Amino acid sequence: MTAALEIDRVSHNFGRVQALKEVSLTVPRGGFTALLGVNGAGKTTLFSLITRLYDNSSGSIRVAGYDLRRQPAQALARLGVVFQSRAMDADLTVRQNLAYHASLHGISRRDSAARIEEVLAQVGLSGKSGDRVAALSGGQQRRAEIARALIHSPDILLLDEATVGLDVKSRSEVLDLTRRLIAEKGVSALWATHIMDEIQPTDDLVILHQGQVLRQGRASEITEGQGLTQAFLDLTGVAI
Ligand SMILES: Nc1ncnc2c1ncn2[C@@H]1O[C@H](COP(=O)(O)OP(=O)(O)OP(=O)(O)O)[C@@H](O)[C@H]1O
Repeated sequence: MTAALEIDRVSHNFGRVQALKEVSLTVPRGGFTALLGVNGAGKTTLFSLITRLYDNSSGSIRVAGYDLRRQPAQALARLGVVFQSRAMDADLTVRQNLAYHASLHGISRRDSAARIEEVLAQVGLSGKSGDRVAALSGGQQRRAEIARALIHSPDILLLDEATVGLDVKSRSEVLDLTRRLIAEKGVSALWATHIMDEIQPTDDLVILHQGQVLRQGRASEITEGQGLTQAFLDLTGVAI
């Protein structure tokens, strides 16, 4: 079976700044892969390439087996994205936002009402569809964003620092929700973060530093029993 996401030797420059250097990583089907890196490591640049905000001129990116450069429509249709910044219109209701995104994905009006209820139930927001996004708490807004990302039944979710700005309880709710979606719905996730507490020993872990993948593997194998903070310091020379 093809992986949910395969990135092979992808580089990206901003003028003289080499933001990504021959990055390769794989997100297996039905897996949670944590992409750990400090600010400036290249996480957002990588997500911008996967979502085609930027063109990748070197290396290749495959989503659910579809080559992003040669089969962009098929590849992007398999991808759900939760951006670091808010992607919903705060003045519209949750339902209006989701209906808009459903129509962007070609879901008919007839099907979209039922699909909206379904994804809202999956993220624990049943009964909130008529609320304005601005009236939701920060954690509820993030869960509504996950519902938005799920609307077209993607194979893989990309989440870029999805818990930034949330309190501890809301953070763990968003993380638990993502893990539950993987277990129950078979979706995969690439979870970009700089917060070590969000990573479990059984997770697949990619350490990105200064635009390079230093390690990918099971978190417990990378840490070798010494704790993630120490392992990260040993690999990067940086304390987080
Ligand atoms: N539009 C841009 N123009 C120039 N340099 C950029 C641009 N975007 C990012 N960079 C640089 O590329 C490198 C990677 O940045 P990137 O935003 O991808 O890192 P990040 O891991 O997502 O960090 P953060 O969590 O702070 O967003 C950094 O050196 C950054 O300064």
